[in-house]
This record gives sequence, structure tokens and C-alpha cells, in this order.
Amino acid sequence: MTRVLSLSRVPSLWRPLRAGFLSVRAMSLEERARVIFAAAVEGVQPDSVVRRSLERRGDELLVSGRSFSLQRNLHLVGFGKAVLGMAAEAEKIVGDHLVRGVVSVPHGIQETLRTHGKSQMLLGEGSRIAVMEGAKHNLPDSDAQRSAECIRELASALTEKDLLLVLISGGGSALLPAPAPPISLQEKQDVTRRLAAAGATIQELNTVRRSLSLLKGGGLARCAYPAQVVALILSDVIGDPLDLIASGPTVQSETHQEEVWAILDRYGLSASLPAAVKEVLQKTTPCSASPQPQEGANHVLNTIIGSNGIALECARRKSRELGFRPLVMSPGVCGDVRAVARLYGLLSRFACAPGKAPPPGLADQILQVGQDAGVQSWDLCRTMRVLEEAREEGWGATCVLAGGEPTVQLTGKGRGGRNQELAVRVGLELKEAGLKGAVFLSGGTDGQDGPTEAAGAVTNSDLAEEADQQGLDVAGFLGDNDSYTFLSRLSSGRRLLLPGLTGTNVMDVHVLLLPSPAQ
Ligand SMILES: Nc1ncnc2c1ncn2[C@@H]1O[C@H](COP(=O)(O)OP(=O)(O)OP(=O)(O)O)[C@@H](O)[C@H]1O
Ligand SMILES: O=C(O)[C@H](O)CO
Repeated sequence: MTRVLSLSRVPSLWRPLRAGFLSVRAMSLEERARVIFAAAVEGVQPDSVVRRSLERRGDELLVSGRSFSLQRNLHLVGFGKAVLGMAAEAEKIVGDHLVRGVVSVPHGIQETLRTHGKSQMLLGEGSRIAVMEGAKHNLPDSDAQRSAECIRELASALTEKDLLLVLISGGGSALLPAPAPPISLQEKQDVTRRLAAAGATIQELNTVRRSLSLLKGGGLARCAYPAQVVALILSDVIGDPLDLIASGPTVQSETHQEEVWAILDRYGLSASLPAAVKEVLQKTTPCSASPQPQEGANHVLNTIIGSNGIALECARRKSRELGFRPLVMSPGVCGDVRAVARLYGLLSRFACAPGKAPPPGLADQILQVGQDAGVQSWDLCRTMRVLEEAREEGWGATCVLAGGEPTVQLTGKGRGGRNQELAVRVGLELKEAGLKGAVFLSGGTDGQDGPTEAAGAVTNSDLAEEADQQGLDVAGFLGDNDSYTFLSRLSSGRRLLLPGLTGTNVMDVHVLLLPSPAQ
């Protein structure tokens, strides 16, 4: 049974919430988890992040505390899955000074946004920004290469009087392919595909991509020099590393030959590389070389305007409004979904187990499993401390928030995604721990989890029993990576999270709602 939050035990800090609490009380924990997820996504919508980062004062543009003069000298380029909405908003703010723009966006995105009722993310008629679609299935193709060429031409023609606004979001690497000659697009595509299939991380993949490209790894900023470059970046990589998001086209970074070869060796690609790739790699800087002077580095301002951390902060505020004690554990959850599910199961036991103190040995187990789930030990210790305080002080309920990008080892042939699989696995963990009342949500902020129409799911400890009653073998579905089919059939799909395409992407958000421990 869902435990109702008890306001009488909540300290004075929470009293102002009392007024709005009646309607909140009418909401189930599951509904509240969904509202918290929606707030996370809302906080990183392309239009709102651009609005927050660009301030207009007459003919002056302020970004990250720096001022840029606007004199009909503004040019705009963009590449990534979320840049159409970012461009539409930027044009509203600085369109009167915009000379020309080009954005490279995923194949079919304009049609998809239109059919999802997201026309505010489309460019208006008479826009000075050309929209070029490409990179079908998130792979660099000749359409994306043409877009990259247009972007390169635009940037190369700029002078020191010009200001180039660069909009960057996840998916940008595939949408800006500019293979360094003599590498062909096909050869570059091949290397990328083989690395990804062998299990290379996005960090490894983009380190290699940077070394094979004219525009990645600061190449775009070099083309634009001596113009001033301002890049607004919506991060989809854990830790928000500027040089790796979309392979860092505006970030002056030096990739050393040895580093790239080590990655190619690790995944068994070194021996079978095309001659053109070897030729280009030979020209990259060896570790022993002294650092190259970076022409125009101080003409570039790179700023993160949206990230998983920002989404979690918005979720934190919303969960507080809904009466929870909020706790942001980490925006860096990664590793196999099994380890991540185990971690949430253990944390739930830690928070909810009856008695004055958590069972002995549990904290050590959390620290151990937490490592496999990519959560730093200080974040785990901080999380456990807050959960213990909640236990001691008798707080009503806690909302643990985290984000990142766990992985699933695909061994089956079913349909699913990492968020749905994680949610199902956490549901089973909660059942095993006998924790009634806790609720878990996992959702992809882009609204699409794997090749399914769902973003994720909301589960609790009743999941297994519900499945049993409906003749659904949850273990069998999990074994076949068939979480979407399972969740669609279970109670007519009521546990699925179906926000539709959101137009943004800052990885995944996890919401764990924990009732107060039984004393
Ligand atoms: N049947 C499945 N069950 C579980 N996970 C799956 C399944 N099929 C694909 N996946 C996982 O889905 C992920 C790809 O889906 P998705 O397009 O949502 O990824 P993404 O990393 O969010 O992409 P992007 O960051 O470019 O938006 C991969 O991690 C893959 O392992
Ligand atoms: O485009 C890319 O390289 C990935 O989405 C990471 O930013």
C-alpha cells in the first residue's frame, strides 16, 4: 500500500508547502514520480536553455557574463538532435542581427516535431537559417557531409568583425562529418561503426573521431578564426566534457597519436585500418611533441547551457514542491543496468528497513555496487548520510534523484531500452527486499528509450505479482531484452512512460521515491 506523507512530522521548513499539499496528497507516488520527471525534461528544453543563456541589452549580447557587440554581424551554425529548437529560440532573441545560418539536424526531425505538436521548435517562415537534414539512423551520411561542408564554408568566410553562434547538442558528431583528406566518408563511417560495435565508449569513439576530422576537435573554431565564436552546448555526455560532446568542434584540444592508437588496438582495429586513416593518424601530434600554439583559442567561448545536472536540479525543486525531502545522488550513473538496479535496491533497503539503524554490512555493499554503477564513493556516503538523517529525524518521504547512461548487454532479440529494463529490474529488487511503497522511475530525457515509443517506465514492488496474475513471465522477457513488450502487455501498458519526443537530450533521469522508514 502507498504510504501517505505525514505533514505533522515535517519540520517548519516544509510548512509553506501545506497550502498546495491537499492536491498533492491526492496524487499517487507514481503520479508524483511522473511529474518530477516532466519537470526535469522541462528544465532542459532547447528553447528555455537558450533563453536562459542569451541576454539581449540593445545591441549587446551577454553570454556567461561576457559581452558581444551586435552589428548585423551575427552568423549561426548548429548540429545535433536538439539544435532546431535551440535555433528557433536564438532567432527570436537575436534574429534582427542575423546574417545567415545553417543547422544540420537528424533526418525526418521537422516532420516528427510537427506531428508531435512541437511546432515551436521549428523555424518560422522567412527564417535566415537553412535547415539541412541528414545522418539517417544516427550515422554520418552524404547528406550530413553536405551540411558539414555548408557549415565549413560559412565559418571560413567570416572576418574579425563577425560573431559566430554555434549551437551544439548530442548527435552532433554524426551530423558534422568532415573526414580529413584523403579519408573518404565511407572509411570514416566504417571505423566509427566497427568501434561502436566492439563496445567502445563515447569518450573513446569521439577521441578517435576528433583525430580523423577537419571540423571536430576545435576544427570549426579554427575555420571561423578571426571571428569571435560563442558555442552554446547541451551536454549528453557524463561529466559534461567540452572536448567530447559532439567531438568538440569548438574546443581546442590536442589528441595524441598514441592515445588514438591505444583505442584502436584495444578494439582490434589497428591492423585492418584503411591506408588513408593510417596516413592521417601519422600526421597527428605524438605525445613527445611540445604543445602547438592554439590560434584563436581566446576567440572562443564554450558554455554548457543544459545538462543532466541541470535537469536533476529542476527535478529536485519539483520534488520539494511535492513534499519530498530531495536528494541528488549523481548525474554520472553508468555501468550495467543490473548493477544499477542492485544499487537502487540496496539504497531502498538502507532507507526503509525497519528499526533504528540500517542492517549491518549494507553500507559496505552499497559502496561496492555503487562503484560498478559509476557513482563516486563520496556521493554514496553523502546519500547514505541523508537517508540516515531522514530515518533519525522522521522525515515524511525522500526523493533520490540521479541521472546518466547505464548500459544493457544485448543478448536477446526482444524490444526494449535501458530505462525500461532498469525500471523492471528495480521493481524486482524492491519485491525481493519486501519494500512496499517505494516507487522507481527511469526515463530517457529525449522521450525515446532504445528503438521503442516509450521513454521508460515507473515500477514498484508489486510488479512481479501483477505480472504473475496476468500470466506474464517477467524473467523470460528480461532474458530476451524484451522489456517494452512486457511493459506494453502488463496492465495495458499503464507503467510505461510515454511523453513522446521531447526535442531535447541530456541522457536519462532516475527518480526513487522512498516512504519514511517504519520505526
Ligand atoms: N531490446 C533492448 N533492450 C534494452 N536496451 C536496448 C534494447 N535495444 C537497444 N537497447 C539500448 O538502447 C540504446 C540505444 O537507444 P537510444 O537511441 O535511446 O540511445 P541513446 O544513447 O539515448 O541515443 P542518443 O544519446 O543518441 O539519443 C543502447 O544503449 C542499446 O543498448
Ligand atoms: O554526438 C556525439 O558525439 C554524442 O551524442 C556525444 O555528444
